[in-house]
Amino acid sequence: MSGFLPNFPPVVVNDSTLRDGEQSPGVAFSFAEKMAIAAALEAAGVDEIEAGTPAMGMEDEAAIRAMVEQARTAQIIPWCRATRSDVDAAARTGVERVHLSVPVSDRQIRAKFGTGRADVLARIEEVVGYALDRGLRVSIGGEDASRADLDFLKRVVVAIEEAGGHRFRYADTLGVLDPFGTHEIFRELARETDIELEFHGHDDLGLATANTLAAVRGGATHVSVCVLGLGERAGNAPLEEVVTALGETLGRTTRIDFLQLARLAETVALAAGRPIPENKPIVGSMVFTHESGIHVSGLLRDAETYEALDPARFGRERRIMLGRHSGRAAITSSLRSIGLEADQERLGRILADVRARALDTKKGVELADLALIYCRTGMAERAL
Ligand SMILES: CC(=O)SCCNC(=O)CCNC(=O)[C@H](O)C(C)(C)COP(=O)(O)OP(=O)(O)OC[C@H]1O[C@@H](n2cnc3c(N)ncnc32)[C@H](O)[C@@H]1OP(=O)(O)O
Ligand SMILES: O=C(O)CCC(=O)C(=O)O
Repeated sequence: MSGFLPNFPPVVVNDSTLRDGEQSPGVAFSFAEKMAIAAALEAAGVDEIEAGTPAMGMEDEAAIRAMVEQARTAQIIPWCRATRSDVDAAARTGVERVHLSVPVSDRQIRAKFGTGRADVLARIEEVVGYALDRGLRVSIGGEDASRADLDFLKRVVVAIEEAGGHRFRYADTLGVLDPFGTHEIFRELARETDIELEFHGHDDLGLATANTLAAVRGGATHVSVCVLGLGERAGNAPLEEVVTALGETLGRTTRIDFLQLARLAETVALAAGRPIPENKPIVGSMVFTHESGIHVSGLLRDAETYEALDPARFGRERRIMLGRHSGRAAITSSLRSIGLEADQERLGRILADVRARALDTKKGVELADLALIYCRTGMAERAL
């Protein structure tokens, strides 16, 4: 599915950290945290901030209103059910745009509304009209679209367009799609309509990022993401992965400032009470750190031997960690970084000690420890 798509406009990033992200079990943002996250999202160049659910009450309305006042470049968009009362709550916040969600799979339509497909089409016409009359631009989300009948979805996008809505968000609510299917679905939907198409992917099968890329390759113009992949259950497609992979695999741009991603991730992790996993792509503390001897030996000659992403692009630095998989090149380079040299025979003993220490502590060996090991091997040499 990969292949560059040159000369396309930037993909529009809609971040849902403050809505689906906060729906992660146990996550709750205070007013101040919401404002800090919104500011960090805007500083990172996020185009659209899905700011919350006004129907949750006055506090949520107040936070969304404050974000509308704070925002300079990002669009603040509240998430609503397809009801007049939710549209009214959204309108009270002073937003210019609103996102209205309707279930589109037969299972969800039946369970939530006790009705069928015709009712969904009628609701779209009615509620889009109601929101337009209040001066709002309207996007429609198809909840559980990935378990809906594709022919019915085509009727949904036509109904949105005819009602005056400007976007359809396809939600893989349960995270059941694969990239091949996603690509085909978006090609079909894009043939059907001229309105904007957005993809909202969940990560239950670990495919949310891949599916988001496939949707863009198939014709999606907008991506719905959450910082660090926060979101219901296994979460959503992570913003930092999606925006980086869009460029790396499809040659597509966004307006995201990569240098801001680390700060954004830290702000969200702190507020969510969920530490950033060390190996989290792009923002994890260890993702630009190398230990294995063969890798380090290659990297020291040419960084691109084992580095697909230049850490400097993200304001990060490459790090060589000494450990159980180190080789002589890594030891030599680390010794030199602290002004020390060793001949081959001594290097062999230092390497053995480094490996033993890593196994003992189950950690990388720091330069201070390397200096001690160096001294010890020197004393052993003199004693011989
Ligand atoms: C896949 C997703 O992420 S969907 C978004 C999920 N987000 C949330 O749930 C936000 C947090 N939720 C809340 O605070 C509350 O659920 C509220 C304020 C939205 C509603 O609370 P309550 O009025 O107590 O309703 P409750 O939560 O029990 O049930 C949800 C109601 O919304 C209805 N509903 C669900 N989706 C939709 C929709 N897209 N359009 C219209 N109605 C809907 C349900 O059928 C149910 O209706 P009922 O009360 O007539 O049975
Ligand atoms: O309809 C939408 O906006 C999507 C809602 C959602 O979060 C989901 O279905 O996973």
